[in-house]
Formats: sequence, C-alpha cells, structure tokens
Amino acid sequence: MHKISKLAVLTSGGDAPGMNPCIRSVVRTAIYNKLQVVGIRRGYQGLIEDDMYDMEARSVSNILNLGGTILKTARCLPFRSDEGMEIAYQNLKKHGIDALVVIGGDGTFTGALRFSKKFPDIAVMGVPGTIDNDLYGSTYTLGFDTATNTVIEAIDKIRDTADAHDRLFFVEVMGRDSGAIALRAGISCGAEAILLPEKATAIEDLIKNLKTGSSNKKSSSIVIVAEGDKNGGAYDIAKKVQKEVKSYDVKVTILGHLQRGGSPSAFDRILGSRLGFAAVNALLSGKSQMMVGLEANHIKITGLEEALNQHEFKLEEDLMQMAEILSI
Ligand SMILES: Nc1ncnc2c1ncn2[C@@H]1O[C@H](COP(=O)(O)OP(=O)(O)O)[C@@H](O)[C@H]1O
Ligand SMILES: O=P(O)(O)OC[C@H]1O[C@](O)(COP(=O)(O)O)[C@@H](O)[C@@H]1O
Ligand SMILES: [Mg+2]
Repeated sequence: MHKISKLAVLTSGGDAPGMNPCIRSVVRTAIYNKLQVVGIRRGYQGLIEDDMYDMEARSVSNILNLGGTILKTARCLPFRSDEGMEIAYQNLKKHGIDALVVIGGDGTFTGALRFSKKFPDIAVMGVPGTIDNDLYGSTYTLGFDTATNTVIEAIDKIRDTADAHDRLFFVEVMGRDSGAIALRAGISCGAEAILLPEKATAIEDLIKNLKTGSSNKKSSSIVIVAEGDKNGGAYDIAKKVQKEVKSYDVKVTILGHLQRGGSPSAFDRILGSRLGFAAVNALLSGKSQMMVGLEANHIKITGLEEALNQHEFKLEEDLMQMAEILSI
C-alpha cells in the first residue's frame, strides 16, 4: 500500500472549465491532510522540464470562477517516449513526490497508466477533465456542461438571425472523436439534424430531411456538425447541400475554441470540487492507477485500465431518435 507525504497535481490535454475548481480542491484537501503539495506547469511537459512549484492554501484563492487552468496545460510529445518518462520520474524522485493527480482526458490517462506501470512507487490518480465527455467511469467529465452551455448560447443567437433571413445554418462544434456536445446542443437548440463522428449520416438523407422541413413551412434550419463527422467539415457539407436545397440561403459558423473558455458553470464547479476531494482521499487510502468519477451522483472509482478499455463511446441512440422526432 502506498503511504504518501508529498503530492503533485497537473492539468494535461485540452483545457476544460472546471479544472481550476478541481485544482483548488486537490490542493486544499491535501493540505488539510498534512500533505505537501506541488503544482506542475503545462502537464507532462512541466514534469519533464522540472517546471513545478510548492503550493499553499492561498495559492488557489479566487480561482473557482476562472476558465482555463492556472497550472497551464500542453500536449506533450516527449512524454510518449520511454526516455521522456524516465526524466519525468527522476524529477519526481528529486523532489520527494510520491503521488500524482492528473486532470485530463483519455490521452492523459493513457500516459498516466503507462507511467504508473513503469514506476509503481509513484501513486497516480486521474480526474476526468475534458469538454468531450468521452471517458468511461464518469457520467460527466469536467468542462462538458460549461462547454455545452456556451454552444447553446451561441446557437440561440444564430437561430435569431437564421429565422429573420429564412436561412439554413451549419454550425460546427468541437469533438474530434466525440459527438457528446453536438448531441446535447442539438436537443437543446432544436437542431434539424445532428452529425456525429460515431454515426455515419448519408448526405442524401440529410438533403431529403431538410427539403421536407422546408416544405413543412420551416422558416429556418440549423444543422449541428461535430468536427469529427466523417462527411468532412461543415463547409464541405454546406456546399453539397446548397446545390440541392435551393429554398434556403446556406451559411456556416465554426464555433471553435470559444467553446473551451469561460467561467465554469455551477455544475462544473461542484463536480471539480467533488472529484478533486475524492482523488486525494483515494490516494490517502492507498489507491493508485485509478480514476475518480461521478455516477448517479455518487463518487465511483474505476481502474485506469478499465476506464480506457471501455472507453468506446456508446452512441446514445435513444437521444438521437428523440431529437429526430422532436424536430419534425
Ligand atoms: N500513449 C501515450 N503514452 C504516453 N503519453 C501519452 C499517450 N497518449 C497521450 N499521452 C500524453 O497525454 C497528453 C494529453 O493527451 P491528449 O490526447 O492531447 O489530451 P486529453 O488527455 O485531453 O485526451 C499528450 O499530449 C501526451 O503527453
Ligand atoms: O485545441 P486543440 O489542440 O486544437 O484541440 C482540439 C480538440 O480538443 C478538444 O477541445 C478537447 O479534446 P481533449 O480533451 O482530448 O484534449 C476536442 O474537442 C478538439 O477536437
Ligand atoms: Mg481526449
């Protein structure tokens, strides 16, 4: 069993609103339990470059409302190599760090699992932080709620102008491999169609559906396209559709990185606080190579191996069907 005295925390991969409340929770729960705490800058990059600093309770004052991450984040290529991992390990040993909380997504956890298998004397606990909501073991990941609300606010505005001009808008949202934001935003904004990476949509079917909408006196239409949809980006799809659907003037909006910013929602602040608290307590109880999550409003602890193996996103067919019916 791991007995820990000095804990480090990092954020890695795409930033997500809610990471700051989680960092605050990790730091203060650790200090409450008489642990020393170190913050690592820019995820695994800081681990390799020895870019870390001691944190106190006041280091995380007034950050609950901030988007992004005070620790900064990065996508770090060198950590994928054995040499990079060895340097990271030596830096942790040098500072006497014996436990690591990693806040990130599937890539971050893949790295954490490999690292932990190579160096099992460092206890590792994952916290799911990604707007993509694509991890097994937690119904929601940090940032997904805020990002979806940001998308909804933007699409509501687009709907106003689409309606005023009788236009058809293609709105591209984030999610290279995940349609989670697209599906929730589609239901919330009454999209006429939702295109996801997890499900192939034939352009001919989309065109038929939009023509039916137009003949059913729909004055405007919105199609949400997740960036990873297999038909290509929103611009390509819009071009193909405009050729066939003459009744609408077609426009495209790519929402891009604004989806990742902004003050975390109440949901993400509470989720971040709960998961950070749970992560430190799990480490204190001797657990390692695991991830803390929330399911049915209870903390659930899942092995990193299992979280990654079961990772395959299950398309929520029932929600897709409902969205189609409600948009007739
Ligand atoms: N197979 C791997 N081995 C080691 N490290 C990895 C691996 N996959 C990802 N990582 C590390 O995790 C970081 C974050 O992963 P990424 O997929 O970019 O974001 P996320 O964690 O949000 O899914 C990568 O930049 C890399 O440093
Ligand atoms: O900011 P980048 O590096 O262009 O990455 C964009 C990707 O990051 C995300 O916003 C979040 O993904 P991760 O959590 O896996 O990093 C994806 O939705 C998007 O495809
Ligand atoms: Mg990811």
